[in-house]
Amino acid sequence: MTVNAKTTATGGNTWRNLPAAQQPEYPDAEALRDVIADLASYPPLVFAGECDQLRARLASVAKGEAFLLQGGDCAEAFDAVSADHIRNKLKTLLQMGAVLTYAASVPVVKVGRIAGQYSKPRSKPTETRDGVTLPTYRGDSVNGFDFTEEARIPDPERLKRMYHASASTLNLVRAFTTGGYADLRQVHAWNQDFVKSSPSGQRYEQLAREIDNALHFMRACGTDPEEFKTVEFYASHEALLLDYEGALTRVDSRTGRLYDTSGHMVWIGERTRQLDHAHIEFASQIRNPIGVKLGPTTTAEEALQYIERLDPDREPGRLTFIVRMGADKVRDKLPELVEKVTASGATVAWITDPMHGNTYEAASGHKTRRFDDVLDEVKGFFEVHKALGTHPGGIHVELTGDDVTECVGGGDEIFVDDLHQRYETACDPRLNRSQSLDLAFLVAEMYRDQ
Ligand SMILES: O=C[C@H](O)[C@H](O)COP(=O)(O)O
Ligand SMILES: C=C(OP(=O)(O)O)C(=O)O
Repeated sequence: MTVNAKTTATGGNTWRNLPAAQQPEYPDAEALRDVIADLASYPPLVFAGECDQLRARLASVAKGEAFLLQGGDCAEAFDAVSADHIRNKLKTLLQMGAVLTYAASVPVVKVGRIAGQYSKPRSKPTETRDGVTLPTYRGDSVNGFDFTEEARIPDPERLKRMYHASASTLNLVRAFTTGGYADLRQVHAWNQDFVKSSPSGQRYEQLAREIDNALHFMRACGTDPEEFKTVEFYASHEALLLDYEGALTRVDSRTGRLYDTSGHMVWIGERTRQLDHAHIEFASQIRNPIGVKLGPTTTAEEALQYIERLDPDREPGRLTFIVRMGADKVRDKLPELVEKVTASGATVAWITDPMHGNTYEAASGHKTRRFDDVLDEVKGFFEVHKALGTHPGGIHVELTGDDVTECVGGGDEIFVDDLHQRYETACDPRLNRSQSLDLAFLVAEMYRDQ
């Protein structure tokens, strides 16, 4: 892997002269240039070979031989880079993964929205409170969450903090997933706790018992594979800030190809997926597995163009469509996209993001989501694929391992009046630990029905 700023520049710069939506307006261009130069000299956060490995895993998802679980914070925050937060999030994802693996009877590819999810596209450039209007908060990588003029000024130094926060997070994630914490028996024991100790968990007693029996059976047969002791886990985030992503893009010395070494997988969001803009061009230049969010206005022709631009070699695993239509639209809008893409001969992975199309503002002013809408969108997604004979490849969820009160509903029900209790997200509402496990068990049941 070459970490030379000059080498990074060659071949991968075609996006630089194109319009890019949602970029911060830094007051000091020189300060930004200095930061980018520093970042370009920093070591890569991930290795190209790991990105290739994830692409191979996602190829299995695209072919219907694996399921993708992608989840984590809406917006990571610098002050949440702590062992507790990271461990709780990881623990939740591992628990979800164990349930889904058993029910789906296929490998579950585990990818966090983690170690880089610090930047947020926003609907409005400004926010007004009590007659005061300030630039909107765009994630810790851009400006501060506090509602003060000073905090809201975009500061390029934050890009370096993002790099360091991502590096520490990734370091701990690697330690947790390979150092014994992720042992399947341990993860299953946590699930048993959830089933025993929470009212919502009790509904899944049967499934948990089956998993337990399967583990006992394997142990009785003398099977204790190494694979049970560690977990393959990948990091992903939205490739939003092109200055940062460009600075972390490096030439892979093995192949001479460009990789964005800020994360294993990056995705292009709903607000930046314009075909003639910089984000899609940037994504077309790198070899990482790429996700593209598809909202309800996406046309089949656009979907085909994404394939043309991002997956010209029709390589399974290269492109994942992350569908976020909304529970009320997915059944109407998705079939045409899946039909036309399938008819084109491309093998993409289809996964559902049941969060972003289902946000609304509660009377208290909190942005929230109903657990039932989230579940209904997943159901709609599965129904569409079942009707078309295609593979519902996975789920992409905003979640946390903490007991927050941001989304309403779930087995351990959160009511609208509870929202204020632990509303901790810096941007969009996340499923809490219990709601996330609930969702995993319900998706597992859906998958079995499928
Ligand atoms: O996470 C997604 C977007 O950043 C978020 O939904 C935008 O939220 P906003 O409409 O409050 O700007
Ligand atoms: C901004 C996001 O989603 P979308 O682009 O789908 O709105 C996100 O996933 O953080």
